[in-house]
Formats: sequence, C-alpha cells, structure tokens
Amino acid sequence: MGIIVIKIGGVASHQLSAFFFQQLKNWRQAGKKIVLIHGGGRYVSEMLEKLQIPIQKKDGLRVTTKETLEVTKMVLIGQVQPCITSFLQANQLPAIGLNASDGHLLTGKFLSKETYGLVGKVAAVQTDVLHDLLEKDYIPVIAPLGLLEKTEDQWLNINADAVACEVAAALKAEALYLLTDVPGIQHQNKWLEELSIHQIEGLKQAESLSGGMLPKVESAMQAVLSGVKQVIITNELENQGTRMKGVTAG
Ligand SMILES: Nc1ncnc2c1ncn2[C@@H]1O[C@H](COP(=O)(O)OP(=O)(O)O)[C@@H](O)[C@H]1O
Ligand SMILES: CC(=O)N[C@@H](CCC(=O)OP(=O)(O)O)C(=O)O
Repeated sequence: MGIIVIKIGGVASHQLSAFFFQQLKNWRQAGKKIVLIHGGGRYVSEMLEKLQIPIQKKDGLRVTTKETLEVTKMVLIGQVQPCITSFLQANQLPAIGLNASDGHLLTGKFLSKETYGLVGKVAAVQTDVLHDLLEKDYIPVIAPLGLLEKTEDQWLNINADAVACEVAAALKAEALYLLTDVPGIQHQNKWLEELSIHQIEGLKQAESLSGGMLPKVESAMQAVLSGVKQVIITNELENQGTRMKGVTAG
C-alpha cells in the first residue's frame, strides 16, 4: 500500500490551496493512501500571548510547562485540528482527527525534561489504528502530542515535524512532504534543490538554519535514514522544494 505522509505547518494549515486538495484526490484515485500531521505552533503562541503566559523556545522547540501544555493541547486538538478536518471534508476528502490517546496512537519519552520541560520525542506509533482507517479510505489527521510511555494522563508536547517523520518511518511511507511557509531550504541566498546529510553540518556552522527549520531538517534527515525514499520540504505540493538526500539515496 503506497502511503504518502504530509505535514501541514502552522501557516500552511490556514492556506491550503485548491491544488493541495486536487493533488490529494489524484493520489487517492491512483490508489495512494494519505496521512496528515498538523502543526499549529503559531496559534499556540498567539493564545499564550493572549493569556499572558511567557513563551520560551530553545533550538526551535517550545519549552513547555504544565500551563503551556494545557494551552498547546487546547489549541492544537480543539482549534487547529477541526479546522483542517473540516477543510478536507468540505473538499470531499473523508478525514478523521486523531490525538495521542486515540487507540494509544502516539507514545513519547521526555526529550530532556531539564532543558525543555514537558516536551517529548516519539517512542512508538500504533500503526494498526492508522492502517485500519486507511483501509476504510479515511485520511487520518494527527495532532503533534504524545502520551508519556506507561501513563494514560501525562501528555507531552512534540514538534510536529518530528511526529510526521516518525509516522512516515513507522508506516514505511513512500513519500513525506513537510509543508511550511517557505519554498524550501535557503543557503547563501539560494533555494536548495537537494540537501544531503553531509551538508547539514555546514549549514548549521554557517548559521543558515534557525528557528523551526532546525528541528525540521534534523527530523527530515532522520526520516530519510529510516528508509522514507522521498522527503521534501516545500510550501506547496506543486513546487519542487528541497529534497533531503541520504548517504546512498540517488
Ligand atoms: N535556511 C533556511 N531556509 C528556509 N527557511 C528557514 C531557514 N532557516 C530558518 N528558516 C525559517 O524556518 C521557517 C519555517 O519553520 P517553522 O516556522 O517551524 O514552520 P512550520 O510551522 O511550517 O513548521 C521559515 O519561515 C523561515 O523563517
Ligand atoms: C515541542 C514543540 O515545539 N511543539 C510544537 C508543536 C506544534 C508545532 O510543531 O507546530 P508547527 O509545525 O506549526 O511549528 C509547539 O508547541 O509549537
């Protein structure tokens, strides 16, 4: 079963183009299965500002306190996710919104509690739930949070790019698109068509990568190394974007 995983970044989530919906339909008609992961960090930040809760980011990740986590959950699962599922439904694409606790979909571990607080990395993806939905022709739409391993109530905030890459690897997806607000990765005023694992260190040293692009590139490369053949960072599905290239990938 050919699976295509698409991560919709915060900005991208409210500007899904007609081409996006048409492409999803074309893929489905060609027998592909689609899984979406959504971000929404900018909406979390907007709500934190409204509530006058301090925002702190480190290495492109949100330092997450108990209070921040509550707001993150509320915004991502309560606002961003239903917005995306209703856009899909309105475009005749059958969608089901999912969070970590649905069928124990996503479990996590602390990334570093001392440094980032209640931030996780993916420990396991319950792929059976996803396969069941895909067989019934649904498009699962997943929020980037996890449940701490061996608990039912300790939630962890996880970077959406990291979730998308882990889900793509667990599903052995044939392609992963990380949709964001820029047409790819830029270095020395040029948009890169490809970025190989060997170039990443150079880009970091040159301080070409900052903010959310740092964890995005790290996760994308991890997905390539886990066997996802095509990993692309772009702003629109029709644009070429930057293709991540592994050691042996051609
Ligand atoms: N080298 C780079 N090339 C392109 N964008 C970069 C680069 N370094 C940092 N960025 C920033 O990364 C942002 C995209 O990451 P992020 O804000 O986390 O988006 P998303 O919410 O879609 O995951 C861009 O808007 C851009 O400002
Ligand atoms: C740990 C961490 O940083 N979590 C992110 C989760 C949302 C996200 O990743 O949204 P984008 O993809 O739109 O940036 C956050 O709280 O902003």
